[in-house]
Amino acid sequence: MSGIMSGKRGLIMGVANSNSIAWGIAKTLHEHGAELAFTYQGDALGKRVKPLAESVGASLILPCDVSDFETVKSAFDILKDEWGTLDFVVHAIGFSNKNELKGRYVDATTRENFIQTMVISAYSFTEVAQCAAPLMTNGGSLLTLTYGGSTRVMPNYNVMGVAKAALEASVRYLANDLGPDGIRVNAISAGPMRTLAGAGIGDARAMFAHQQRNAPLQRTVTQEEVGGSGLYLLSDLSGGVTGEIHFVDSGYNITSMPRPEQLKSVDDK
Ligand SMILES: NC(=O)c1ccc[n+]([C@@H]2O[C@H](COP(=O)([O-])OP(=O)(O)OC[C@H]3O[C@@H](n4cnc5c(N)ncnc54)[C@H](O)[C@@H]3O)[C@@H](O)[C@H]2O)c1
Repeated sequence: MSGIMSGKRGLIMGVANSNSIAWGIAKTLHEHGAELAFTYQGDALGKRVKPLAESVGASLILPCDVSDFETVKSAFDILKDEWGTLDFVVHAIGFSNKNELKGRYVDATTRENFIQTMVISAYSFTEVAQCAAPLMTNGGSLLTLTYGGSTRVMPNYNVMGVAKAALEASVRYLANDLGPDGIRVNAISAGPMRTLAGAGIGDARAMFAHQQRNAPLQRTVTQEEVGGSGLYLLSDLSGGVTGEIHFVDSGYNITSMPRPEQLKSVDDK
């Protein structure tokens, strides 16, 4: 393809299987010449991640559970020893107890899961930035994944919406702190996609169908489309862009009410 990522090395965090958003971005980066390393969460997922990573020529495939900072640190220590420098990181990591991703936020949310969700889904990006920035001696690009439930209420998204709001605020603070070092920090806000994490949200099918009926493009987005936007934000094409929340959601975020034909079908009932 373009070779626009030739000579660039980056870490992909958050592949669970071939449906993962991180995998869509990784494939696109590989096609455009990037050299990739991967992390995986635990041995069970490692068995799925290793063959995928090897298929795009990766040799550094490292365990990392962001709920334990030592494992984050040791993954970056290995990258430092093996590569010395780093050009980009994709952070596509989120977790919450799925029992709390249904029903009313006010009832469902426990202190324990609120903290765990925040640490894994929001704070981990800050720790990743702390570890990655010293390796980005020629500048770099950090990318995370968020969802529109951060700023607008989505039924059942609950504490994940609160964590995504914190993640998006982190993007802005990190962008401002790391900008003087030539390190850019952005997020892709993806529309609903059929992944392991996506399936954990209550009524995920209804969210999917609502997007298909009411987004301007009248469909959900593909892994390739998120991959293309990832390529843009991680490459020099977006050299002047930082602190941005970039929607890849078929335009759903600009709408304020369902299409009239959808309302009509409700009226008819
Ligand atoms: N699927 C969607 O509809 C959608 C939409 C917008 C944003 N996102 C976000 O995209 C990101 C990737 O999710 P996905 O949809 O590709 O699902 P996925 O299940 O394929 O990926 C989620 C990843 O998070 C990792 N993870 C969870 N806890 C971890 C921990 N403690 N340490 C290390 N890794 C951990 C999992 O191993 C997995 O690889 C998430 O941040 C998610 O919130 C998803």
